[in-house]
Amino acid sequence: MIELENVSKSFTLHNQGSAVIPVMERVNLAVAAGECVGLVGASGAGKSTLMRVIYGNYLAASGRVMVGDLDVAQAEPRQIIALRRDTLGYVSQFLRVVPRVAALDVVAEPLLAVGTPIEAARDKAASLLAELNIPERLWSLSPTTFSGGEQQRVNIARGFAYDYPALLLDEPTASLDAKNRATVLRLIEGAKSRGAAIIGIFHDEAARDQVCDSFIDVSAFSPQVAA
Ligand SMILES: Nc1ncnc2c1ncn2[C@@H]1O[C@H](COP(=O)(O)OP(=O)(O)OP(=O)(O)O)[C@@H](O)[C@H]1O
Repeated sequence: MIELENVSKSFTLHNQGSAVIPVMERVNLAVAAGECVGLVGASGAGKSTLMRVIYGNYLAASGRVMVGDLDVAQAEPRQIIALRRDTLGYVSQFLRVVPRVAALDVVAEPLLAVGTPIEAARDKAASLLAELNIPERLWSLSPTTFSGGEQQRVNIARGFAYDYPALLLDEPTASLDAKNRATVLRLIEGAKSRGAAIIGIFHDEAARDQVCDSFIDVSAFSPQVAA
């Protein structure tokens, strides 16, 4: 479902004399439906960068970044938008909060985007918010004023509202209490068993061992090692 072939990424620092900083070279990885692969490696190794390359936020310098039958490295913006709507979900560490949109609608939005009727979308959103222990009195409020942990749980609910065939999870259990952490791990297991291909970054080793089927050490692709 997700397949990277010889992917390289470097950053060009335009404000520093166009210095080119290579981050990773010749990344190869494959994630099948129903499988969860954990990205590991030292801080700064490029785990988040690799995720952003797959999501199409950063452009790969070379190589193929296949998600389903789309090569993200070659795709046009409209294809990336369709991919993010229909195929590839991304739970980042922080919720990008839109002022004045109620938490319930923030969570329901990915379902509405694929044509789910509004009542069904809101029902699913409500059940996820309840499962993640967001008090019902908050559902009609914008998450702008929510605590960090509440915002993270709204973000997770949003990421799991629609059954994406592929999911990127960046630290989905960071700063959650034991009960919510268990819920998130259950959601991940559920997504795997319905066939989602998942790539995750987990600093929480116990969580990582529970849900990941294999690991990729991103440090192995750093240019110094590969050279
Ligand atoms: N937008 C950017 N411009 C320039 N350099 C960047 C950019 N984003 C990341 N980098 C560099 O790429 C390298 C990899 O960063 P990245 O955030 O992917 O590491 P990470 O493995 O996710 O680290 P951590 O575990 O600390 O979150 C770092 O050296 C970082 O400074």
